[in-house]
Amino acid sequence: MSIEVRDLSISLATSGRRLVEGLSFSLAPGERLGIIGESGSGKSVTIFSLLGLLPRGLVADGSVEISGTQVVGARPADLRTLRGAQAAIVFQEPATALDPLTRVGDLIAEPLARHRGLRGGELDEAVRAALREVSLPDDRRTVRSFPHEISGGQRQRVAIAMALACQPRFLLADEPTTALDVTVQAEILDLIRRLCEERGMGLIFVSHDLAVVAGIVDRALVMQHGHVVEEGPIVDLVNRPQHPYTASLVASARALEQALATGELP
Ligand SMILES: Nc1ncnc2c1ncn2[C@@H]1O[C@H](COP(=O)(O)OP(=O)(O)OP(=O)(O)O)[C@@H](O)[C@H]1O
Repeated sequence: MSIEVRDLSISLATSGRRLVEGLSFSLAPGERLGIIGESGSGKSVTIFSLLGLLPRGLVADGSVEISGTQVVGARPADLRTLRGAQAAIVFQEPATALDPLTRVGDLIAEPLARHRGLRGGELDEAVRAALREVSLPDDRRTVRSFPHEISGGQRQRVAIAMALACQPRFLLADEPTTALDVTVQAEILDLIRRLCEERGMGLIFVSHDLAVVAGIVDRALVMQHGHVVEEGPIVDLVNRPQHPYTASLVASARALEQALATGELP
């Protein structure tokens, strides 16, 4: 029951240009892995490829096994079984993941009905429990709201509730806090951390922000131009970076921290 990635490459179908090359890692149940790198380093396409969600025009090669199922080249029906139940994904901008014309209660009800076969009163109770689990009010007002009627942080909570509805073993989070303001970011990080601990759920957390990743994962991969340049326990990466690119990420995170502490921001 793990995620095993071996020699994964992602290329443009037309030109064959490689966006990600030779990526290998494994993730055991309950482990929390970060993927750090600047914009364009290939973090998002990597996470999409893990669930067979690459946009048209991009192709994956190599091997991605989630709990024993091969994702690369899998049939759409097999991928549907895998998504939600084995691994679920939360995106950067919750608004794009939530259908704007569907009320919050119905958004959360959909995966619960589809995967767990719940109906009627049982389904209503499961929706309320899912809202409570992500610390949203389980009242009629929340259930009947449309996504645009709630805040960005609340939308991300709804997206997390949907992702967790089928009790996945792994949560894949692609910059889930980048679009939120700082206080809300911290709340969503706390929520993800708590849910992983309570459920023993594995996590892959993608971010360009080393400080954010350091607060939530045990281990990280550092990506630059589609390659992993360094990997290891997060404490080692922060305290003893080996690669110059990792060192530059640590230095800029420390500089920002210091500027915030001394109030020396422009
Ligand atoms: N659908 C696509 N078609 C063509 N190129 C793409 C596509 N999606 C991503 N790319 C390219 O692949 C590379 C990696 O992009 P990716 O979005 O994975 O980077 P990232 O590290 O997640 O950056 P960001 O933090 O900005 O999302 C970039 O050069 C990007 O332009």
